Amino acid sequence: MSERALRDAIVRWGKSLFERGLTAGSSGNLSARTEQGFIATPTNSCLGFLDADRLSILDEEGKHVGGDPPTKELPLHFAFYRNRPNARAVVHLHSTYATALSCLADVDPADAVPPITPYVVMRVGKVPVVAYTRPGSAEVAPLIDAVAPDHAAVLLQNHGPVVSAPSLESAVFAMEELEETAKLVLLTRGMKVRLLDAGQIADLERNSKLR
Ligand SMILES: O=C(CO)COP(=O)(O)O
Ligand SMILES: [Zn+2]
Repeated sequence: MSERALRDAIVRWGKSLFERGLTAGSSGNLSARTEQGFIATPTNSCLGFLDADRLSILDEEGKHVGGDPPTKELPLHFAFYRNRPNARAVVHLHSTYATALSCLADVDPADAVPPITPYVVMRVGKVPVVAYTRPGSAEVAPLIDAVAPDHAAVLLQNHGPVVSAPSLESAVFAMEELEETAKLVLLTRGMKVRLLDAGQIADLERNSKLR
């Protein structure tokens, strides 16, 4: 995808996510890999009103080389790119249900999203909870380094979800799946829920073409 097309895609997806209430105010940020480096949403920008010509441009080393000052969550985004060679986009939101899950004291920090439907297994996989750090703090980087080689998505404790994927579109789709699953998990909390069993999960993982 050309840099121009990627800029336009970031604006379109940002608007779509914001208008559907998936992140509020100036919360959340998007980034994507380009041939020369990265494009990211500017800090304190509203995802619903991005300007394609003012998006932040970073070189391969993450140095700000154009556009408005970048999201303060670059250490978070770059930790995914560093650990996942196939990652070409990172999406971070404060979506309500995934964030609610990130606040619960009794979720399994190694596996916060139970496999209740096939699509969360296919698109998202196991989601660990990463210990709380201040938004924008570089202290998140070693925590992501510890989990990102094996996980494309995480919940930042008491903060919100982060998803990486091989394209911006697939990162957004995975984020939407994560949010919808978190909603189902919370809707069915306290009920007797039938999870997918190990055989069903292995079958989904084997049939990676479904992804
Ligand atoms: O979600 C956010 C912080 O975690 C938003 O930060 P930015 O406005 O710097 O992108
Ligand atoms: Zn945030």
